[in-house]
Amino acid sequence: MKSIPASLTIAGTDPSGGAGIQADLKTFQELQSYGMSVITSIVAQNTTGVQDVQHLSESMIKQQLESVISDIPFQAFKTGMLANIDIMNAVGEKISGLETPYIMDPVMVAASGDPLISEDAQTYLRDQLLPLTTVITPNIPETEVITGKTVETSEDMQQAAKQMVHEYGAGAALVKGGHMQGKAVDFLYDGNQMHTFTADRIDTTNTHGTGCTYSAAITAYMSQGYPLPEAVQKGKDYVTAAIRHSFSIGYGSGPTNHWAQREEKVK
Ligand SMILES: Nc1ncnc2c1ncn2[C@@H]1O[C@H](COP(=O)(O)OP(=O)(O)OP(=O)(O)O)[C@@H](O)[C@H]1O
Ligand SMILES: Cc1ncc(COP(=O)(O)O)c(N)n1
Repeated sequence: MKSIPASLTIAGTDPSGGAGIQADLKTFQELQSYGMSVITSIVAQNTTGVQDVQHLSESMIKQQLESVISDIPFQAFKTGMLANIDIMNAVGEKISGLETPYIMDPVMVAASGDPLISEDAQTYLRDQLLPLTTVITPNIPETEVITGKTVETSEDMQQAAKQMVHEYGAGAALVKGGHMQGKAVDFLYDGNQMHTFTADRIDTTNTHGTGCTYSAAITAYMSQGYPLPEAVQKGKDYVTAAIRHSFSIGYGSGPTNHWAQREEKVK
């Protein structure tokens, strides 16, 4: 019988299709990893911002996880928006025994600037969930919240990545430079080595969902057995192509193009 690597995302929704669960599933599909999703929050949002949010109950989140885990094996999983301590606790309870790679996108604020998680949950995420991760993928503002330090330079980014591994127990930390100036440079610290991933900065405001798309691509590649640094390099190539071929959809910060690699044939 034919088998296929599978990926699971545990995250919030984006009905406008550029971020959250929708971006994750598009990415899994495009990268040929069978995609599954557990919804934590339903978010009324679009390219201009967040209009409303409704969180699912802990029991419903746990039941969704149980439905997937009891039936279909997956080789990697990611979390995105985990809005509060109760949701984090429910998810943590179900994933803590899993041995598959765990990619955490510590979603805190939408690209529009709207907050997506409560303040007390930020500390809980760092203390309770970070130690479970294979890799955490914060952007600059998220890195500052987690480490409690200002991040202004490449050196700050690398120090923060080390701090997340050595002080807070993350398996590895990928600090993303989308919010810096100049080239789009990300640093991955895996506990031994610092890896650098660099791409030219693309002049566009179509960055809605770049963080979701990048972490989903890393998840899909890890589900196929790529070691972390290779999965990150391939994920970086995927998200860069997706930004380069992005669309002007909506009145705000547009989404990326999840099938861009077909146009660039970078696969
Ligand atoms: N304009 C750009 N040109 C090229 N690469 C970019 C650009 N903006 C972001 N990136 C890259 O996209 C990836 C996502 O990084 P970013 O820091 O934007 O994440 P994020 O903040 O979580 O996403 P978002 O901006 O959607 O919230 C990183 O690899 C980053 O370097
Ligand atoms: C449900 C959900 N999860 C995550 C993000 C962050 O996405 P981005 O920061 O890339 O806009 C988002 N807007 N919505």
